[in-house]
Amino acid sequence: MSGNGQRRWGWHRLRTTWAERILDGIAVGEGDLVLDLGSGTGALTLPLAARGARVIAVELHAGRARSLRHAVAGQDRVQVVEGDLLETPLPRRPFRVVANPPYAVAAALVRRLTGRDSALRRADLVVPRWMANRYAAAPPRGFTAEVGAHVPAAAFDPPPRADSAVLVLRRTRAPQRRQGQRGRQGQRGRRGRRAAPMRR
Ligand SMILES: C[S@@+](CC[C@H](N)C(=O)[O-])C[C@H]1O[C@@H](n2cnc3c(N)ncnc32)[C@H](O)[C@@H]1O
Repeated sequence: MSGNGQRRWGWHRLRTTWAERILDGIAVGEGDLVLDLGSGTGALTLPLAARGARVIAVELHAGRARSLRHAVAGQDRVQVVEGDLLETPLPRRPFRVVANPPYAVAAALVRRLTGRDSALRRADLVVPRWMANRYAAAPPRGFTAEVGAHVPAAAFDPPPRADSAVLVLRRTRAPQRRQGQRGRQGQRGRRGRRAAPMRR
């Protein structure tokens, strides 16, 4: 489990219209392998699947994972994993991420996704606007970073204090060969700079 044990389960769900609007802007293709990390009850997972993506949804909250599993019952292109997005093994083959993750672990998530062992091709992450600006000014090594769609506080229920934006990360060079990924991944993702505390 990530964090210090004092987990707070409050959340800011994306409103359906905003989830659709974000997806309209990022061209997810039929058959793309897409991870929705911190999927909640599926604000992004469900429209991603409806657009033909193969989705792996990762959610730590047991009730939300159960609810999403129920919502996608019978859809074989969606897999729901109840687990920690900083520890669940990443796919070995190239993948995309489309997610509205918890802001408290967004920086750690970016480090993990752009780390040596990751086969991430592209990520579209809803993050605080200031954070998207910061990555755009200094992209992670091997990636470009740009600020995509503006996502106002009103796009969420309940609305957070500050506006958000879609951070778009695109790989600029081929991923490194991955060996023995499973055992080491959680540790690797946690090394490096300490995440600045972030709250919505
Ligand atoms: C901001 S909410 C977004 C939910 C959904 N994606 C949406 O847009 O409505 C973040 C979600 O991440 C989940 N979460 C928090 N910490 C997590 C972790 N370490 N691993 C996986 N999910 C986590 C929360 O339970 C919550 O459902």
